[in-house]
Amino acid sequence: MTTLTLMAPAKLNLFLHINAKRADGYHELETLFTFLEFGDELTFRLNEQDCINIIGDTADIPLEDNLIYKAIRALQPYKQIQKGISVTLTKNLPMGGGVGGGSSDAATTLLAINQLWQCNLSNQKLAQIGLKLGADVPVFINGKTALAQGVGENLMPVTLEKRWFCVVFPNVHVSTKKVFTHPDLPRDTKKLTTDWKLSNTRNDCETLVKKLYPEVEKTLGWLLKYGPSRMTGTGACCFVEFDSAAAAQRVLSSLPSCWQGFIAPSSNISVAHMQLDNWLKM
Ligand SMILES: C[C@@](CO)(OP(=O)(O)O)[C@H](O)COP(=O)(O)OP(=O)(O)OC[C@H]1O[C@@H](n2ccc(N)nc2=O)[C@H](O)[C@@H]1O
Ligand SMILES: Nc1ncnc2c1ncn2[C@@H]1O[C@H](COP(=O)(O)OP(=O)(O)O)[C@@H](O)[C@H]1O
Repeated sequence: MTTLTLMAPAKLNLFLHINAKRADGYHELETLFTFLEFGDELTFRLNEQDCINIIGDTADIPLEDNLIYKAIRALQPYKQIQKGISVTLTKNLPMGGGVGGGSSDAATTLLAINQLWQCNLSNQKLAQIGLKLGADVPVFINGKTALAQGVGENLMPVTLEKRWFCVVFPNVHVSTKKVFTHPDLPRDTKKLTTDWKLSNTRNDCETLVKKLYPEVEKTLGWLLKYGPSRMTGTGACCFVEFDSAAAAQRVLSSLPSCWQGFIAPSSNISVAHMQLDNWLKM
């Protein structure tokens, strides 16, 4: 088989605690990742020219900077066949929005190319390769709702009830680096004990990001009318959760036109993994 289409799903950080700053500048985190059944779509085709190209919604990201390209290049040493890869990208996730679109694109690419180039690498090895592309790549390779520790590489699977989320993108791009290097970021939240509850948690980046980006504060304030709202990752996307699609849709329907949003159910297993399993059975 020479063609494979997979989703690169969004993630949400249902909470994000910052425990410490490491000597290398990175931060020790505790965060609960879940996946949404909504994301970018990538189609991978083997080509005879043995070249790499990406078409579609690549915005203005130079080819060499695209995480999809970096992921393909990272698997070149392991390829077992002399064929190139053509990728078509449909981008549905806001870039730099805290829903992990870039990392998810990279992870989906590693999973797909591993099959198409017959690299035969384990997911553990793909996660190791992926971590060099971004801190969130391993959780997408692992593909299970998880409590993450470290910089996101220590993953403990967690099963959560299916919920519907309304995710709003306030149309501001938050720089992850700017947040993590800011002197006002709290960095000393105590590590969780085993009996953690969602209600005892928060996003440690939220207060700072609200101050730096007032549009995020406005979005969270607006969402609060509908339920407890929170920011994902280092922002800028914010979310509110419901039991039903109809309740999430009601929020989306009244969204001010200056913001974009989407609704989606959560999923304990990444859609990319379910699609890959089906493809392998074909
Ligand atoms: C904190 C999270 C939570 O999901 O935020 P979002 O990016 O999703 O918003 C991620 O782990 C982010 O992952 P990612 O966006 O891949 O970050 P990277 O490219 O690896 O790092 C960007 C920069 O953020 C800082 N950084 C990132 C992760 C971390 N645990 N500690 C850090 O200090 C570093 O300064 C680094 O140079
Ligand atoms: N295929 C890609 N999709 C999205 N962003 C990409 C991609 N390749 C490189 N990037 C870069 O990675 C940065 C972070 O992307 P993203 O994962 O969407 O952010 P976040 O982790 O905040 O959700 C973007 O600002 C963009 O410059």
